[in-house]
Amino acid sequence: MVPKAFSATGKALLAGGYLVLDPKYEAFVIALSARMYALNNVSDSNAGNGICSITVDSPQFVNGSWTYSLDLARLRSAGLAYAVVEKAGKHNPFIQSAILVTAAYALENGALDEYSKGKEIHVTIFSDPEYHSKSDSVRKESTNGSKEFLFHNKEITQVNKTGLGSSAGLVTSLTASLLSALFSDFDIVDKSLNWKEKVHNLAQVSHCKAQGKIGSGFDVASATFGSIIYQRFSPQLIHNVLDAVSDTNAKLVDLVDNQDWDMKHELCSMPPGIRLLMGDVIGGSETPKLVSKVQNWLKEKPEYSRKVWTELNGSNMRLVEALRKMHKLSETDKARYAYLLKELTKKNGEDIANSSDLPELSQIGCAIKDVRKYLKVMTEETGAEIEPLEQTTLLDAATSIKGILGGVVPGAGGYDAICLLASSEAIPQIFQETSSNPSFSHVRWMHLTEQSDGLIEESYSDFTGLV
Ligand SMILES: Nc1ncnc2c1ncn2[C@@H]1O[C@H](COP(=O)(O)OP(=O)(O)O)[C@@H](O)[C@H]1O
Ligand SMILES: C[C@@](O)(CCOP(=O)(O)OP(=O)(O)O)CC(=O)O
Repeated sequence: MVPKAFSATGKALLAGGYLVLDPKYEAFVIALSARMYALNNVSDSNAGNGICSITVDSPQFVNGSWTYSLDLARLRSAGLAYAVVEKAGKHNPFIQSAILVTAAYALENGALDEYSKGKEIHVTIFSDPEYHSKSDSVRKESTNGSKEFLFHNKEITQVNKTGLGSSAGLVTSLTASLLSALFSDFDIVDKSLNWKEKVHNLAQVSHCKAQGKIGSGFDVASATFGSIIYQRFSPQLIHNVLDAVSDTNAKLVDLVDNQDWDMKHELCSMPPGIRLLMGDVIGGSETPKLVSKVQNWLKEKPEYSRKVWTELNGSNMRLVEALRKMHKLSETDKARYAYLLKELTKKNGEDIANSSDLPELSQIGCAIKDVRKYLKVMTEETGAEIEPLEQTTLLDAATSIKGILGGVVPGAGGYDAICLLASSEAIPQIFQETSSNPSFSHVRWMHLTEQSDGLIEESYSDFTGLV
């Protein structure tokens, strides 16, 4: 087998936090250039007959190696309820469930037979620097200089995360890497073979199994499909995914291959010349607590909360529509588009929202203002710190800088990040201005660009010197 490398993207949920948990609403998720890589290799093994051995190495972290020996007879009889054990008793729930779910799928499809007769799959994981805090780490680059990673002197669970969705990227790239080692026809470019959908479906089941619950799945969808308008799968399917976690292998295959997931993942990207600027804010808050506060509010005030959500959803959709219109204009009227981009570098978000002579831009600015207005209502109503005062002050300060259209708290909100829409041309001037502005002293701009594709195949030779 020729070794292969796959990568999946990190994410920022620009619009649709919380609402996306309900299949009624759509969300806009941007795939980011922080990628998680999974390189595969197959070697001879001394494992006994009927045992399939899979090792995953994550060399950027101390103790980053996990080996699982799968007893195929037990996996066949118990399905996903089979408890696969790591050789040294080490835990990595995301790696473990991606291996179990993918192996169960392969076993049912007859793709594991060869591996029970003395072959071992080896996967090496790498993650781009922006996923984790940089403290106490050493940089190393590949021989050709095209890849550069941070090597930490701590275990993966001890390194601070930046909130880009490392587990979704890991599960998605690892699933692709394992499938590619197991199925000779694995191909994510030839759409007719549906492999990307299969990776997505398996990764959703694995992620859900590892977390012990099901989120909206927007992170796995974006890690696979890229920057998208996402609408989660139907409530019935949510139950099927939950069942699959402890079901037979045949049901897993049926769920992955035959059922209609009835979800939306429509490609949607930023208009050219407008960039998403992510700021990592020193601090942090836990998403699960915020989610449960919002759920309590939905129960306590069903009618009022629906009204707020209808308004918030309307604002989210106006933002998506305004960005789409700009995209279209960039193709149909290049002169007007260039003029708008020039104006954006000269004006701040507050002025733009009030500029009747720049309706294309002011629609974006006004939609962002409205999104924030309703997120603020949710913050006050639920007591969850979705857009807390500190973030309001920061976002207002950002909106008064030339070149910035506006910004929001991404995903579930909280204190940990801000997401701005800015003119690409104005970025150097924005960096300069914010570096001397005390309002931004605790903001670290992340070096990220938007990605249209999520899961892609990488060139294996780009990792020479690192594997
Ligand atoms: N590079 C990696 N190597 C090994 N495991 C990883 C890596 N990145 C993430 N993980 C797994 O994912 C977990 C983090 O997942 P989670 O807490 O959901 O954070 P996130 O919000 O970044 O997805 C880690 O504890 C580890 O189990
Ligand atoms: C509340 C949510 O709708 C969005 C959370 O988005 P974040 O990007 O904040 O999430 P984490 O990566 O889990 O920290 C929950 C969901 O959609 O699952």
